[in-house]
This record gives sequence, C-alpha cells and structure tokens, in this order.
Amino acid sequence: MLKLLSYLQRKEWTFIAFSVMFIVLQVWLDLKLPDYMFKITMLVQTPGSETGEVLDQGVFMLLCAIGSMAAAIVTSFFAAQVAAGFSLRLRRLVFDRTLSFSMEEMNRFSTPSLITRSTNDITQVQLLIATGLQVIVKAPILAVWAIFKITGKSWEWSAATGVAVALLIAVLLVIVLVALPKFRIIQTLTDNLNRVTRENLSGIRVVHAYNAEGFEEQKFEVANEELTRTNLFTMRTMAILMPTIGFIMSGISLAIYWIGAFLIQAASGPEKLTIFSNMVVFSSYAMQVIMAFMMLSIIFILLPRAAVSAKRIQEVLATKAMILPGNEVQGKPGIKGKVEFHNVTFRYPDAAEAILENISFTASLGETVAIIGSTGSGKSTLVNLIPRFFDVTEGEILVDGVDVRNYTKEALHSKIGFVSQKAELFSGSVKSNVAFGDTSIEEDMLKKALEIAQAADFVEKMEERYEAPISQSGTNLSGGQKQRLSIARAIYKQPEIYVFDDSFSALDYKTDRVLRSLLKQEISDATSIIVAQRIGTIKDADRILVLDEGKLVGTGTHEELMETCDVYQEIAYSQLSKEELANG
Ligand SMILES: Nc1ncnc2c1ncn2[C@@H]1O[C@H](COP(=O)(O)OP(=O)(O)OP(=O)(O)O)[C@@H](O)[C@H]1O
Repeated sequence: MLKLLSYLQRKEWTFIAFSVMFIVLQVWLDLKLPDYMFKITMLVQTPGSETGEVLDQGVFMLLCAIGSMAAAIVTSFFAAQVAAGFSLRLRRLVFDRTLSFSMEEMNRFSTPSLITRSTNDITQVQLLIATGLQVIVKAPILAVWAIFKITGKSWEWSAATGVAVALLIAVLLVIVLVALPKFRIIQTLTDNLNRVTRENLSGIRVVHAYNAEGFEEQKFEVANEELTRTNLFTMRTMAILMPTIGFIMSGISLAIYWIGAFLIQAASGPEKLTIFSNMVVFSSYAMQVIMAFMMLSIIFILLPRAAVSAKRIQEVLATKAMILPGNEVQGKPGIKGKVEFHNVTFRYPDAAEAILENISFTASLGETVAIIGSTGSGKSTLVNLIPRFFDVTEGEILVDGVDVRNYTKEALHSKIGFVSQKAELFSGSVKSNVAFGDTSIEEDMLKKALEIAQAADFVEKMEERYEAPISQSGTNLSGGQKQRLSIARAIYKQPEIYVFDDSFSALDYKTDRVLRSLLKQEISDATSIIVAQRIGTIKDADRILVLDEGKLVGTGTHEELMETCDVYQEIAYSQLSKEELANG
C-alpha cells in the first residue's frame, strides 16, 4: 500500500495536507462542544443565571456544529479529488504496463486477473482513499485529543474508559485477524469468476451448439458460490463489529453515570454540582474516544481489502517486461527485408524441453519463404520470435543485419507486417481495423490493401463500406472475411517483411490462389514468410522449410523437397494426388 502511495502527485499531497488541516479544525470544533455543555450545566444549576447566557452558549454550540459540518464537506471534496485522480492515474499506469508485457508476463498474470486488477482492485483503493482519508487522519487525532481532555478529571472514569477502549481494541483485533486472510481469497475468487464468465461469453456459440449451458452454468455456480460464501463470511464477521461497538458505547455511558452517582453521593454540598457537570462533559468526551475507535473500525473494514488490492496492483506495476527493447532504430546500411535465423533454439518459459532446436535459415528481400510441418511442430513459435513476442533461448535472429533484441520496439515492429493465426479484429469500423493505429488514413492505400487482400468485394457490399461497423473480435464477419481484413491490415502498413502465420487457412482455394498471386505482384519488394498447412499455398515459394518436432528437416523448393525430404513427401501425398503433384 505504501509503495503505491509513491504514485501520488504533488498536487494530491497538497490536497491531502488541506484535508488534514480541515480535519484538525473539525476535531477542534467537535471537542469544543462538551466545553459549552459544561458551561450550560453550570449556568442551569447556578442560581441567578440568565436564560440569555444559556442561549449564548447554545448559539456557540450551533456555530461549532455548523463549522464542523462545513469542514467535513471540504475534507470530503479534497478526498474525492485525490481518490478519483489517483485511481485515474493507476488505471493508466496499469494499462501502460500491461501493454509493455510480453506473452510471458501475460500468461503469468492471466487476462482475467489483469482485468480485475485494473478495475475492481483499483476501485477498492479509491474507496479507501475517498472514505478512509478522513477517518484515518481524524480517528487518531480525535482519540488522542479527547483522551487528553479527560485525563485528570477522575481516575475512576478514566479507568472505565480505558477498560472500554481495551475491549474495543481486542474485538477489532480478533475480527481483523479472522477476516484478513479471506480478503486475498476474495480477490483471487473474483479473478476466477471473471475468468469463467469471460470464457463462457466468448465461447457462447460453442456452448449453445453443444448444449453445454448446464455444464457452464455449473462451473459459474461453483465460482459464484465460492465467492459469495467467502464474502458472506467476511461480512458476517464484520457485522459483529458495529453492534459490539454500540454495546460498548452504551456500557461506558452507563458506567460513567453509575460511577458518577457514587462520587456525587460521597461529595459534600457545592462539590456535588461540579462533579455532576464534569460527569456530563466526561461522558461526552468518552463518547468521542469511542467514536474515534469506531471510525478506526471502518478503516479495519476497508483497509485489509484495499491493502490486498494495492499489493496486486503493485505486483503489475513492479513487473518489468522480460523483453526489453534495444536502441537501434535502423538496420545495417544497404540491407532491407532480410531475416536471418542463426542456430536458434527456443524453450517456452518454465518448459523443460526446447520447442525449436538449432534453426538456421535466411529470407532475403523479395523472397517468399514458406514453413510447413505437422501440427505442433513449432511453426507459429518460430515466426513469433521475429517480432519478439518471445526471445530466443539460444542463437540469434537478425532483421536487416541487426539482432532483433537490439532494435527499439517501434523500429522492429515498423519493419514487420504480422498476420496472426487467429484473425484479431477490434470493435470499430473496417477502416479503423485496416488502417490500425493510423490517424491520417489514406483512402487510396486502404482501397488497394482491401483489393489485394480480396476483401474489397464484401466490404463494398456492406452498406457503410469502409465505415461499416466491426463488432468486438469481428463476430459479425465470417472466418474468411476476418482473415482477409487482417491481411489487408498488414498490406496497408507496407512493411519490409510480411509474416503470415497460417493466415490463408480460412480462405477457399480460389481466393487463396488469387490473393497469393496478387501479393506476389504487389509486394514483390518485400519479403514474405508464410506458415501454412496446405501444400497448395506454399508450392510456389522460393524456399520451403520443413519442420518436424522443432527441427529443420528439409530446405528447398517444392521440387527439390519432393526428391529429398521424406516428411515433405508425406505431407504432399496426404494432400494432393500424384497426378496433381506431377502436373504442378
Ligand atoms: N505459450 C506457450 N507456452 C508453452 N507451450 C506452448 C505455448 N504455445 C505453444 N506451445 C507449445 O509449442 C509447441 C509448438 O506450438 P506451435 O503453435 O508453434 O505449433 P504449430 O506448428 O504452429 O502448430 P499448428 O500448425 O497446429 O498451429 C506445441 O507443442 C505447443 O504445445
């Protein structure tokens, strides 16, 4: 929690300082009230006092109450400003940090947990600051000041108040110790509920198609019930607090008056009056002491949960991305569109075995290099290493003669047009998806990119054409349409190097062929690295790499590999007839 406070800005610290000043004023005004009460009781019991004198004291009391209220309102205003501004910044920081994460950090935290951390967890901290700032500062000041005011009045009353405070602290401690461990569990269970809900909603079509509503509902119920049970436990534990405090408050009033009765009885004539007035004032101060502890109990309700949340937010902010950018902004002079793998071995974090072993190849400007291999042979993993979604374990990858690890993130990514295996679209329009991240959209480029990617036909047919809405993840498009828009996005970017990770799989054979021949014409000044399952897609590539269980088992053209590589032959014969292969 304290670490998180380092993200507060100077302006917010100034607001906090103002809040503290107003809180001190508020406490001072609150504690003035019993003094006036003392005067009123003395006046009432002193023969010859005027009603006007009593009323004057009453007016002072009223002014104190109004002043205290005004101070409380100003404090709340500052606290709300600090809380809202702070959580705005925290959300921004968490989001920025998340954007810098590589796949490794994303997998470590998990997406649902990152969502909970940037929403629910930050709200907990905001709530603590908004409501807690007043209480955290006010309670100790009030307690100390009120105790100071009552000391020396009567040891019997002080002892009774001491016993009440000790009892209160004991109750608070027990409750916090019981509830605290549950707060961490609550946040983890919220992550879990988030995960189940998210998975269910994003896979809703599969859930319907497989009549798995009951199954999913059960999963949801388990997560929901677990969270509810834990929440109920902490709430019930906390619920004991307020009645206990109420009971202690009534008890201390009773004790003060009871002790007072004995003291008055034992006192002589005029002293009786002073003791009576002192008793009224003392009980009022004692109430303030208990009130201060009651406020502290609000902190005990808010703080543990907010502390857990703060720790979870801090975990994200303190996590440094494993993949750090370098300083190079350009490749070696005279080299363009060149990708070189030198003895690359790769192991996923925490995995025992290497997924890729000793891979070496070069793709030069204008070349099309294809990668084929059975499912799970490491094709996607290999191309994911080029834009540094992961870093190589051994060996090196050079782009334009410079190790990818030495480039700045922007420099490396501006060279690469990456089309992932799963077409990723964002809610927005056709235009915002194709010209992704580009604010000065060039219509001509957009049109051309859509035409090359074989997406122009269906986009033109849409009522709003380039402005046609795309829903989240492109759910209002077919699989093939989504792939075509993702391809158009890469073409619009005009990179030096295209990486297509099985990006033609949802296209029909004809579209696949037309798209590839257009690509060859239009992007002949760029390098293409194509991962594919279909021999037809890669047959014409300048070079084909055959992967088998993470090892490069063949390199060459289609014809060469048909002569030399068993694995390639096997794939080819399983997809095409001997005649098709013979006739090209
Ligand atoms: N994030 C990850 N963490 C750990 N292991 C992974 C991860 N992603 C993939 N793998 C493993 O790496 C291996 C290679 O996966 P990869 O996706 O590269 O294969 P592929 O050849 O592209 O397969 P496909 O043709 O089915 O897409 C698989 O065994 C897979 O289980």
